[in-house]
Amino acid sequence: MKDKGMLGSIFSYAKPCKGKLTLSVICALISVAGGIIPFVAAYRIIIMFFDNSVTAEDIFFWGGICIAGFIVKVLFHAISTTLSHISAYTILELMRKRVAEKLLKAPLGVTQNINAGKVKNIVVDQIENIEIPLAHVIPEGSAALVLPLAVFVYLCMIDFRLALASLITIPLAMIPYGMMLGGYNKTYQKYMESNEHMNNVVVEYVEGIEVVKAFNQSTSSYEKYRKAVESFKETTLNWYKSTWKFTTLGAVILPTTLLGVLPIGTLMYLSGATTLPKITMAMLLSMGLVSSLGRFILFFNQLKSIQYSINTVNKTFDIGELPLASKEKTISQHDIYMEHVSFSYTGKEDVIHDVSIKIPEKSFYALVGPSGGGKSTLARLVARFWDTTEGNISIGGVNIKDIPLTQLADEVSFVTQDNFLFNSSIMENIRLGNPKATDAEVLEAARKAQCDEFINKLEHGYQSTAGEAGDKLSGGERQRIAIARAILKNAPIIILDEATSFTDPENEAKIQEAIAELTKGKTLLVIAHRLSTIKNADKILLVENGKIIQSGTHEELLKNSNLYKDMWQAHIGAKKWSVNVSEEVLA
Ligand SMILES: Nc1ncnc2c1ncn2[C@@H]1O[C@H](COP(=O)(O)OP(=O)(O)OP(=O)(O)O)[C@@H](O)[C@H]1O
Repeated sequence: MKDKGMLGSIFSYAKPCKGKLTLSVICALISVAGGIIPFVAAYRIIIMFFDNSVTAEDIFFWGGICIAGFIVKVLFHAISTTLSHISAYTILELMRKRVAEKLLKAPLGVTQNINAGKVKNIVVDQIENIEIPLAHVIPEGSAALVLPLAVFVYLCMIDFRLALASLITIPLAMIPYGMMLGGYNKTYQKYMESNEHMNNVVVEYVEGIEVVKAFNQSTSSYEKYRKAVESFKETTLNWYKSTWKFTTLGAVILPTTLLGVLPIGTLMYLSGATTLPKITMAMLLSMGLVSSLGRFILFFNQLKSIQYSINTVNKTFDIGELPLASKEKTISQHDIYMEHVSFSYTGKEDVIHDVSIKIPEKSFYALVGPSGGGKSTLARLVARFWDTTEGNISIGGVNIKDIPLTQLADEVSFVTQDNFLFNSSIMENIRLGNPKATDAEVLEAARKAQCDEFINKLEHGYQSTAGEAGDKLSGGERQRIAIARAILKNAPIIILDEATSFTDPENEAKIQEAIAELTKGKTLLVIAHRLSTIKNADKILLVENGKIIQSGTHEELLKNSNLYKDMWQAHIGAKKWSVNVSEEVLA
């Protein structure tokens, strides 16, 4: 996605708040007008003092005008900032919702590859960072631009020559400011990238602290952390060093309006071309003029940070969407048919080559083969984690691209070894399988998935949060919770990415029982790592280098495939070894 300009990026999200933002700017301008009224009143009083015609009534009258102007200024400023804050939070909400929508519509495979630390940094921190500038820049920035203009016009009305004299130092001050802004975009980009890198390294360090400690890597990973922090300091400091001379010079020159007003005003007064009240007012107003100009330069910086954040959000989540069907399809049976399927992750090299398989409804098929052969990829294509590069996949004769994602999710349960548990109660974690399920149905699913016993041992039973229970649950127990979820979901097609690690005999037996319950009467596709679990499959597909090189029952493959025979022998050997070790430990 192409980067948008400063205002374009802001307005791309500001559309729903257009009315409120416009009103906020109008109120800010009324507030500016209110802020000028005390100056007008002061001018009147000064004139009367110089004329020696001032009375108590005049003082009260113009004093009242001063107070009225002040009230208008404060009141409209409050309305303006309230409206701008409402708009800012609405825009933030919109940006966060768009990210969530994007993640939902993107291919699941792509979202799984997105760095969680980076997403958190953008969705929470970067978007939050733009609240303050967004809430203040639009109303106050426009006021900071209009106020000097209004002051200048009023000064012209008093005496245009003095008004022009008050501008003398402004072009001089703009020279250093202009030099400061040279290369601003690049430097700002570098600063934000360095900031982002530091954020990512901090998140990575905290998330990976277990591994860092376990592998005694603290020094080397601290090195990365230290470098990121130091690099951020260097970038910030270098930026400061390259600009401080210009900002200081600009800030020194800008307020020196008196250098123009005072000598020119004095000469004009001596030659009778102006009056003392006018010079006094010109001196007062010219100082007000530069202070708001200075504020406008500050706002420029904040506008840039908004632009950067919005463009980062847009770019990070420019991850492509799956073309989505919206109309539900009638799926009357659940054969899975892969027709000449090829797939590439990168768009260059295919990892799946022209695979055609038919998995009849309610049959049990297994994918086995060497690591990296393409088993998981094939299974995930059925759940539409990605779209195939070539060929089609259909369920019950309907191309999965024509099935809305929500309907496809109801048709296919994908159970992996690392199903995520949310930090809510175990009951709610299982209920995710079917949000409408009653407590009794959840308990029934948990019982079928062999979870009941260990859940009841937790301090708060089914009400224990996954966070509390997380440390107490073994990998096998977590997988059984995932199976309970899938039992509750009751999808007609089950894809099971079988666990490799939970091999203690007791756990394995329980997982097998849970799987047997889950898969009763379903179309089942298992990615098998332990061949004993798929011995009874209707058909075993041997996958190597992205192709199905052989297929058959366990017995057929033992007879016809050397690769399968070797894998089986290795598996039996490993199993014996594991049993022997267990027996030794028990003895
Ligand atoms: N997200 C991804 N992006 C890019 N390449 C990937 C991705 N996932 C897998 N691959 C590559 O695709 C090929 C097939 O991987 P896949 O995970 O499907 O194999 P597998 O047979 O399931 O392996 P394993 O038994 O080790 O899980 C491998 O070369 C792998 O490196």
